[in-house]
Amino acid sequence: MRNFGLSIREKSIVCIGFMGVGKTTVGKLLAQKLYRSFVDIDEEIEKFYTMPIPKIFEIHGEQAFRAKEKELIVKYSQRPLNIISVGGGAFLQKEIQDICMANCIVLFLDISWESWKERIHILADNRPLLQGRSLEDIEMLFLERQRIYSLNHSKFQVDHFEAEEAADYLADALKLSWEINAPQPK
Ligand SMILES: Nc1ncnc2c1ncn2[C@@H]1O[C@H](COP(=O)(O)OP(=O)(O)OP(=O)(O)O)[C@@H](O)[C@H]1O
Ligand SMILES: O=C(O)C1=C[C@@H](O)[C@@H](O)[C@H](O)C1
Ligand SMILES: [Mg+2]
Repeated sequence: MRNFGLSIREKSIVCIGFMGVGKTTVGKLLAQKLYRSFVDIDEEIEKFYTMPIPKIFEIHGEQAFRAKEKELIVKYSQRPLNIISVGGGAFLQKEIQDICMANCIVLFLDISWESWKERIHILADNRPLLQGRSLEDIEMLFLERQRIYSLNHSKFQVDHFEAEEAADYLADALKLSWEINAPQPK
């Protein structure tokens, strides 16, 4: 599907950022506030394989997971008016970066390591890349990943916001930018 000619307010918004930053939680709320459909790529992959992500990694391997992740993002990123939360590792693939940057508004949800550490106990069970790693290793991964997320159209620091507050702020900021960029009547 080609989407040449989509205006900025029609483009889908892609939420990127480290696992656990809140892409799913905030993305879902943002979709409600903007009356858009919400797509969570991790959830779509789980539906396809009919099993949770750690099992997919265990049975099919990370490569198969990444291939399905790319296929789904290529499909959804070309559709208008969605809020799409992608997995924390999606931007490791250049093709995904390119297609999202070209077709969507890429929104980087950022968090400091200090704040992220507070969430680790609620994350580890369903994130295979956190399992069996020391806190130092995870911090290294966190810092490495900052580089891939630096490719974005807009960044929001979530540290001091509850999910609902973050979604409110983002919805207002997006609406304002759409108004500013709207074509003026002649
Ligand atoms: N702003 C926030 N403040 C506090 N807790 C939050 C916030 N946003 C999300 N959370 C909590 O952090 C956990 C992880 O959030 P979520 O699943 O949305 O992250 P994610 O970025 O989608 O992770 P992944 O990349 O692994 O899919 C959830 O338990 C969620 O309730
Ligand atoms: O950061 C990552 O590489 C991942 C993040 C999650 O969203 C899932 O996509 C999966 O656990 C891999
Ligand atoms: Mg998620």
